[in-house]
Amino acid sequence: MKHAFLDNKPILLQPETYNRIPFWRMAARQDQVRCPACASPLRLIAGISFEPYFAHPEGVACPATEQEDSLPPEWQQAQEEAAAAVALVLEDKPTAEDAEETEMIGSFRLPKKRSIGSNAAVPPPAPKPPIFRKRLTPKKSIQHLAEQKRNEVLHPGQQLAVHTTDGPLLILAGAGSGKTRVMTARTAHLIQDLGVEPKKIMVVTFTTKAAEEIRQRIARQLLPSQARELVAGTFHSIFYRMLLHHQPAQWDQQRLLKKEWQKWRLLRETGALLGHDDLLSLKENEALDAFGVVSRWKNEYILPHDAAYREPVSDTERQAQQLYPLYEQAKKKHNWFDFDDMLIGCYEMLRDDPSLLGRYQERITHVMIDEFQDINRIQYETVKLLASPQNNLCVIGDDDQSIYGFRGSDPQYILGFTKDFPNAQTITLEVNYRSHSSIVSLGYSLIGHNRERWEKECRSFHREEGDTYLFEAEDEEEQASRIVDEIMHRREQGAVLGECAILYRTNESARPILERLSEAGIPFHYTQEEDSFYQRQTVRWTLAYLRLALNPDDTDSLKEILPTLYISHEMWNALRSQAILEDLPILHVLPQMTQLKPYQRKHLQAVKDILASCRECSPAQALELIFEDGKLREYLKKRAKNREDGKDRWSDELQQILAAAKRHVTVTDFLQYIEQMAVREKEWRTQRPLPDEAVHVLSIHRAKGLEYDHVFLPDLVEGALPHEYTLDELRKGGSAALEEERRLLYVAITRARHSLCIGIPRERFGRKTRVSRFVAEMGR
Ligand SMILES: Nc1ncnc2c1ncn2[C@@H]1O[C@H](COP(=O)(O)OP(=O)(O)OP(=O)(O)O)[C@@H](O)[C@H]1O
Repeated sequence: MKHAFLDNKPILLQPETYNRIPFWRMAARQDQVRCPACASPLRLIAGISFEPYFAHPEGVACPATEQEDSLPPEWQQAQEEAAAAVALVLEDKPTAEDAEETEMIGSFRLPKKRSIGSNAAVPPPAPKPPIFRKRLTPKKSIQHLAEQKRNEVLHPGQQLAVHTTDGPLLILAGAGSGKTRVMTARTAHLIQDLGVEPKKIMVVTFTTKAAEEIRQRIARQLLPSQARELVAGTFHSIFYRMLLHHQPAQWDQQRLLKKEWQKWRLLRETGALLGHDDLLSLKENEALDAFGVVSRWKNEYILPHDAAYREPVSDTERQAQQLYPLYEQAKKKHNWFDFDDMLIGCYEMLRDDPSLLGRYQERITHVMIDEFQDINRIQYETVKLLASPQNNLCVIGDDDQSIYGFRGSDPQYILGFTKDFPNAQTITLEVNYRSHSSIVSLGYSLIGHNRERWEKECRSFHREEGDTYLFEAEDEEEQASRIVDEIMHRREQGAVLGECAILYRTNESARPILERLSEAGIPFHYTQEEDSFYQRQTVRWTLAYLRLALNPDDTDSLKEILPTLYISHEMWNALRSQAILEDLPILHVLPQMTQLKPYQRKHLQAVKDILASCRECSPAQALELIFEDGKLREYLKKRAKNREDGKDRWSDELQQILAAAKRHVTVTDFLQYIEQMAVREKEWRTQRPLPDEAVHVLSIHRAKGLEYDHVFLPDLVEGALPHEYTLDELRKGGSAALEEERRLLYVAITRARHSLCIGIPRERFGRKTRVSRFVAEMGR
């Protein structure tokens, strides 16, 4: 239904009022939106592809619901009243006086119509209302395949790739063109038709999962024993098996440094940094960034003495130059190794032992490498050793999907393969079998803007257009609600949850989405890549302030915020004793402490008063008071300057928590909500077995090689995609990172089979956004 009552006034859903949806949604959550016929609370369902509507909660039978087409007279009247009210409100622009109006909250004066407040009913003076939804039409349309073939038949290009088995072969394949299918069919052809023993075939895949998939397909087509004998896996797994076989003592898994922080700890604990004052004063984050550079160099086979002669392009590189030799020595001395050492170790083992290399070259007669665009130098050099002299080396890749530049991979290897192997044959696979045609067109319209690429003639196997939507939301919270409503709507229409994926560029985008999925009771798969949002220090402090506002006796919360009040542990003990003696809440004893300096006393008195006023505020207003008047923002700013990573994360975190708070009316509600979320988050992190039928929430990097019927891409705004650091590089004149971001979006788009929804929040982290430049590049 399109109409409802809010505070006994009729409201109507029609395009002119769509910009009220966030507010009406919030009112609906608080049961303020009611059915004009039966007066029961209504939910607001506002997704992407369909017109929004109000619905009765499950189990509520209202006879009027089914009669929308032939409205009873009282409904007719309600509808007319609603339309009139809408027209009135639309003309009713806020006056300058209204904008100035303020209200007293405790002893604090706040603007009455501050957008953070509960008074959000006043239409924001936004210059242009958000686009509720529009179809995104690709800039360039690609051709369909003239004649549709049956699903199981290999396309002529694919057939050729399967049957070309001698000598070097480059298969340049666009997204969704059947690379996995070709690799499986080619392996089966080698074994079944050409009689090659499975153990002589090496298939390198990008993930263990992909290797397993190929093994399973081979097991289905041939025999399970043959599948087991295949040398299949990722570079790391294959090379590590070789190292363990020949040098077991050196490569004991117990000695593997898995995480970057372990590397830093090794250096500090072994005293390797002694005498290097510069490095000793490094902050942990700086050290971890420097290790990132070291890892990239190792993947490019740049050893410490070579690295020392490089002209550093940044402070991080300079720190990496200093750190690298010390790290290598410490590792060697204490018998540790890292993932990059596995690659270098295997390469050097083969290079330095011609007889061992000869045995491998005899044993492995055919090498196949998937995702060749993401290969790095050390992997490539090792593969060249193994494949020679026969060079039955088949590499498959798509230069447009190279997204691991930060790990040392370089699309130049795929672009330069035919130079390294002048007798190589090249086959291009240009038909996309995965996605409906408009999705393929959007992808190609976008990627065509990259300069460093192999031009391809792409076509689509499917004639169907597919659904491609762009939608604008007020902020990231509203964006998440729209996506989740859309998923629920599609499930009602028969979509399978496991075929829906939400792909994000950075972890920050996941939080509101996971919360909305949890609230809606929709199962999901999420691989946690970072610590929980609500466990981060900034967020914990903020929540502790709110808890303390509700309960001045909450000593745990007070203890938590002590550093932000510049109170030492000794002072804390004195405080506690005084509070016990005077039988007062500790918070009230705070400003009376004799040890305090006058300015400290003044500040603590202010904090105490602010917290008292917070009880009367909405959570968003309370947070504003704590951040500004309570000086939490000032403290965090100073702290970041003095000791933290220097990145602006704390500020984004404050904005995120503010965005989450806006959805609640009272501080109590908000804190209860967060408690619930913390419990649910624990459940979703530990849930085993994972539900079969669940929405996938994952980063674009992780989605590589996967496919889903319905793909949602939130946060297509400048700073998110393309990422902020890319824009920094662009400002300095480099465009390589921007090209990689474009490839990343291309990968994301081409995961979708039938539908693609792109979200643009008008505000993110409390700041106005700009639509990603990529949107205009791909469509209109
Ligand atoms: N000849 C074909 N006929 C019909 N469908 C095909 C054909 N070849 C591949 N497909 C289907 O197209 C989809 C994409 O195939 P596949 O995953 O092998 O592509 P890919 O090239 O590895 O994709 P990407 O690089 O984008 O991850 C799969 O669903 C696959 O079953």
